[in-house]
Amino acid sequence: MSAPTEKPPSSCKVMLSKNVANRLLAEVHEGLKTLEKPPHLVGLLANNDPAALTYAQMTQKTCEENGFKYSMREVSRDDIEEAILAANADNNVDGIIVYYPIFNNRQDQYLQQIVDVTKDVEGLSHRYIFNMYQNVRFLDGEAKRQKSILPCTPLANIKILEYLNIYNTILPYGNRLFGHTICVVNRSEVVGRPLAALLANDGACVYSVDVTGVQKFTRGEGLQKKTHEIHDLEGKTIKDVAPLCDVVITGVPGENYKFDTSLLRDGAVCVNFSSEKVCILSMMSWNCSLTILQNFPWEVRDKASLFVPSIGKVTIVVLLRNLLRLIQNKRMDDVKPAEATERPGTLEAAS
Ligand SMILES: NC(=O)C1=CN([C@@H]2O[C@H](COP(=O)(O)OP(=O)(O)OC[C@H]3O[C@@H](n4cnc5c(N)ncnc54)[C@H](O)[C@@H]3O)[C@@H](O)[C@H]2O)C=CC1
Ligand SMILES: Nc1nc(=O)c2c([nH]1)NC[C@@H]1CN(c3ccc(C(=O)N[C@@H](CCC(=O)O)C(=O)O)cc3)C=[N+]21
Repeated sequence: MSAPTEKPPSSCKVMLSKNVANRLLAEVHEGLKTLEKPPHLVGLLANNDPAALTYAQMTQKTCEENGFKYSMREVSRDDIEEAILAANADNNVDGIIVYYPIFNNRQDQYLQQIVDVTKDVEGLSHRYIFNMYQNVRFLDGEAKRQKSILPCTPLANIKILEYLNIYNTILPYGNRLFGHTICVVNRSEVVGRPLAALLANDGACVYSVDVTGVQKFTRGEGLQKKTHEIHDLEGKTIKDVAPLCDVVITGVPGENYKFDTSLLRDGAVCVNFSSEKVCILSMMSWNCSLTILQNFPWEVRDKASLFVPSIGKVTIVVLLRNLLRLIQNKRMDDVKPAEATERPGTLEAAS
């Protein structure tokens, strides 16, 4: 009589984002020590999106637990423009986050551009977006003291890959993903496209997949280009590119999408940033239990080496880190004129 065949234990390590969040928080606490007063973040909520409210409440909680001041201002769509201008002008406000979508059309882009660039914690201002796509990392040129601001969710994905040692620290800064092939399933303007660009700028070969098709983002053979180039891969689908990738990152909204794990390379690293809360009714009691679903089915554990099921906690800490960076950048701007007057001649040279 043969013993019942038992499935061998999974070799996949599931990594929860709180580990990465805690490491980044330690860095944030160091930065806080150098400030005289708690940084003040204002969250402007002008939609009825439950996801935005949850995100705002989670941000508020993280702020309050970590020595930041957070004010949620709920306004109507008609008043959002004035609310942004008021926060821009208020010296007691260090950072502003506006929750989108509000109008879900070009008016949202207009609103993104009127947030004061020195208070833009999400990096949505034209100058920051330009720097990101052009692979310009600093605001002050060769001085390299003032880092440009990167969008929070794309940067959170990068911080996860750094934590997982996908970034090779033996290589120089800026080339540390050289040799990796990464699939990003989502090409929205707020997350997927900036993420593909950032990963390619760091040296990866990136396949960006969305409902319309596949694009390849790279700095060319041997990383010869300074910034990434994009090529449309006509006729290709996720089935052609996913098996080539050692990292797969997904962010498809909705509860119905599931990544086909038969496409995964054995031992790939999988990260999901889509977050969908679903109410599941229990047939017996009609009680509602909340379940958080994501893009990978349970079987991902049979093939992946590492799996990160959600990244929300990291996104919020990255937001706080961006806020500190804005304050540091402003401080350096404020001391510049004084330094210049101490050394006669530099003022003319600089202007
Ligand atoms: N955890 C976090 O920090 C954050 C999470 N999110 C979550 O990420 C998800 C995506 O958000 P957005 O990018 O703003 O959404 P979006 O709706 O703007 O973009 C969705 C993207 O997925 C692509 N897509 C949809 N179905 C697909 C399919 N079957 N195959 C391949 N691609 C497909 C679309 O073409 C599009 O590029 C949402 O679930 C959102 O809640 C968003 C922001 C922050
Ligand atoms: N200007 C702007 N920037 C945003 O980044 C933005 C926005 N507007 N509008 C709303 C969406 C939604 N969003 C989420 C972020 C984190 C989680 C999140 O933390 N989710 C948890 C799971 C859910 C939970 O535990 O409650 C996780 O990933 O661990 C969810 C949703 C950001 N958004």
